[in-house]
Amino acid sequence: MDISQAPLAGVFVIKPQRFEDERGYFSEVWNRHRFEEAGLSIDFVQDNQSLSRRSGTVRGLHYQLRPHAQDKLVRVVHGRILDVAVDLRRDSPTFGRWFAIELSADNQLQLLVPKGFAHGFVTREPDTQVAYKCSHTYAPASDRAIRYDDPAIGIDWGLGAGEAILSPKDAAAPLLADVGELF
Ligand SMILES: Cc1cn([C@H]2C[C@H](O)[C@@H](COP(=O)(O)OP(=O)(O)O[C@H]3O[C@H](C)C(=O)[C@H](O)[C@H]3O)O2)c(=O)[nH]c1=O
Repeated sequence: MDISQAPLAGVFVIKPQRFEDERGYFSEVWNRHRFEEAGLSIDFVQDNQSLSRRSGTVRGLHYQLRPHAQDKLVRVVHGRILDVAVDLRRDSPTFGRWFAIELSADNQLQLLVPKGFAHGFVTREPDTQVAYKCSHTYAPASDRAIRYDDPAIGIDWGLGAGEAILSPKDAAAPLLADVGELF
């Protein structure tokens, strides 16, 4: 399992080892000891999985307020996404900066999105299933969203105007400048 720092401090890209044979493959998709060897001691307490039937589905940008903030370890079980992390730590030198990477069932890559970051993705294939571990359980009263297409953040989702398939919550999300509670 290879764990490497992304350009945004605190964000990591993980590539598990895949053992192929005539039956198919075996892969450890998470290993606490390997994470601890890389200096990442995270106590994951909840596993999530979502299915997005159409390509161009955007889920995000989401985060939970402290003390319910979540580290997330994201991977794609089927299909392909552009996965995005946005630094929401007001005291961070990279506040408002984003990092995006394509995760797919084929490339096996994973993204570690730490507390203090918003997370979102856009699907690049139909029937894309995303699985991710969270270091805090769901806290609906602390669940927050920011507009995925906020020009002040400027994420390149690879979508034309109006192409994104959004939940009503995400369609109504505020701009970063209008959000009071961050980290
Ligand atoms: C997140 C969550 C949701 N739910 C319920 C609440 C709603 O009734 C339903 C759908 O929730 P939502 O529309 O917020 O799901 P997504 O739009 O996929 O949200 C996720 O998308 C982005 C990519 C994230 O990083 C977050 O983990 C999460 O916010 O599941 C739960 O019961 N537990 C949970 O942990």
